[in-house]
Amino acid sequence: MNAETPRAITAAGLTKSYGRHHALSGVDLQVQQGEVFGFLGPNGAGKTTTIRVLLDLIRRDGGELNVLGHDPRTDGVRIRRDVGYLPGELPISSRRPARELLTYLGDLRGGVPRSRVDELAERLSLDVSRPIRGLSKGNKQKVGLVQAFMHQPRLLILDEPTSGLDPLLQQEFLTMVREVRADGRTVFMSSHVLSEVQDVADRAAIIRDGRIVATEDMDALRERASRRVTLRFADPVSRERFAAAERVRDVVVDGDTLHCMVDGSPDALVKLAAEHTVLALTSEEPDLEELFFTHYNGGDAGTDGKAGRDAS
Ligand SMILES: Nc1ncnc2c1ncn2[C@@H]1O[C@H](COP(=O)(O)OP(=O)(O)OP(=O)(O)O)[C@@H](O)[C@H]1O
Repeated sequence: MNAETPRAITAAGLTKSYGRHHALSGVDLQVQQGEVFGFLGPNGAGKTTTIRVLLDLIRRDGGELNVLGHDPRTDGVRIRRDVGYLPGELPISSRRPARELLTYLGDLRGGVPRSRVDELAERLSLDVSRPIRGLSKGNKQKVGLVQAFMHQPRLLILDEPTSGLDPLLQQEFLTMVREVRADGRTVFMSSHVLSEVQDVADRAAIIRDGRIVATEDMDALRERASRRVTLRFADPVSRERFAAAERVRDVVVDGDTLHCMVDGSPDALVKLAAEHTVLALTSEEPDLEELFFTHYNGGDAGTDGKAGRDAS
């Protein structure tokens, strides 16, 4: 993602107060077109407020904002036409079937083929003939997702999209997100936890107390992350030689099997291992959460130099 890539969202110094309470105290965000951007933070950090400001569903007090080339304050209607928005909670409780709501919303957006609604509903295992009022939280979430995706918007803004979805459907949802990105469209999605977005996001930001405290490129994070590696050799190997290899630590040799941790690139380990006959290799996927949240707790600077700001 380079500086030339057009931006889907640019926010600088966004502020918003509810009475005396400062919900946003200067939010800065740059989301490139065609990327999946994770927006992370604990309860009350300001995620929903930011999202609602992006869509001018609530009006910002200050700061500069551009969404898809327009200022939401003056061109909110136009922006909302090009956006698929999943609210934290679907504010609809009707006795009418979900299909009617979806058809209605589709018509407002210029018409969405029934087949498109059916395809999304089937992928998410949603029965659109059931009344919205009786739906469980998870099924309401599915209705919210179908209406956000169905008109193939240029930008998807999703507030806690995976909440209430079981693990299989979470995977299906992530596949839908990847399809949007493959199409060159943009996804901005909030979550409480990195693990929900780490496999799909290109970048992620953390908001805390109404400020962005870190923005990270997920590939760069993956490159720095530690992972557990196990190698099985045809013959016993020297623990000392492996322990001396760059980025390799916690080496344990048990006969012909070696276990270790690798911090970042496994290049030195692989080159050393290649001096032997390798029978098997396993490498666990790193959990990025801990690494990511070192910023949260006042660790070193992130890729945009803002990490750690306001951290305690
Ligand atoms: N309508 C409101 N009136 C007063 N205070 C509000 C209102 N909406 C949000 N707040 C407060 O503003 C802060 C930010 O809330 P917001 O809902 O944006 O956080 P969030 O990160 O989305 O949290 P959650 O994950 O719990 O939804 C919180 O302290 C919250 O209590």
